[in-house]
Amino acid sequence: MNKGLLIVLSGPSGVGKGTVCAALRRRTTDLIYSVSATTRAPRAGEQEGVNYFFKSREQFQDMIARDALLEYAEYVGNYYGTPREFVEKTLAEGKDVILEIEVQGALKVKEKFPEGVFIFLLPPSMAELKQRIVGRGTESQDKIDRRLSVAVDEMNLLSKYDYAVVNDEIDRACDRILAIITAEHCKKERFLHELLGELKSLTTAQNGAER
Ligand SMILES: Nc1nc2c(ncn2[C@@H]2O[C@H](COP(=O)(O)OP(=O)(O)O)[C@@H](O)[C@H]2O)c(=O)[nH]1
Ligand SMILES: Nc1ncnc2c1ncn2[C@@H]1O[C@H](COP(=O)(O)OP(=O)(O)O)[C@@H](O)[C@H]1O
Repeated sequence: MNKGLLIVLSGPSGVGKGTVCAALRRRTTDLIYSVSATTRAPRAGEQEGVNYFFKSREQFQDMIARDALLEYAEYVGNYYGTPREFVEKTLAEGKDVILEIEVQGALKVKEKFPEGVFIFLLPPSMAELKQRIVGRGTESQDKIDRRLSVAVDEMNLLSKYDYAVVNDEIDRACDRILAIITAEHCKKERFLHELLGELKSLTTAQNGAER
């Protein structure tokens, strides 16, 4: 069975990764969302195992020690990481997996899975990015400032990604991401087809030489 595609959706805090991911999950059941572990406190309405697996720092460090995380990063004072087993098992079942993670973690995933599809979500403008972080109302002024200053560094990593998608409107951003995934599937299938064709001509040439 062919392995599924690993899709990594990344970009600065407040750009709309969580919102776009939730909309993608409503639009298709073909994309399996990887639930991350974090030491951050749950926000109102967030559920254990749905939004995150909420961990203490000790529990998180134990996951690191057991190599239970595909990648992890410290972001604005908290740990965030991707549980390894779920991702590997789901990809092996031929299903596509989407990770919604910040940029340091995404670059670590790229080292391990260079064949992954790396998508950077961009805001329509930096003023709109600030507006979204402030408007979400989940952070104190100090955290908003830290997230915005991290966002500037994060934007500089755009060139390391395969694709950039502007999140102007949620539905349009989803359309763009789904189009990328469809195109990547076509590429992968065509590539396999070419490999099989090459193998066939090699075996024919070899058989001819042995005769
Ligand atoms: N490296 C890494 N980053 C993650 C993971 N899960 C979530 N993040 C990122 O951590 C950052 C902070 O997440 P969160 O506190 O939920 O805030 P929000 O996504 O900005 O609403 C965001 O950029 C997330 O995409 C993960 O497993 N690994
Ligand atoms: N396309 C969009 N247009 C307007 N507001 C958006 C859009 N996408 C997300 N938002 C809003 O921006 C804020 C940050 O989105 P969120 O998904 O939490 O970002 P991230 O996960 O990247 O930190 C939320 O209040 C969300 O409702």
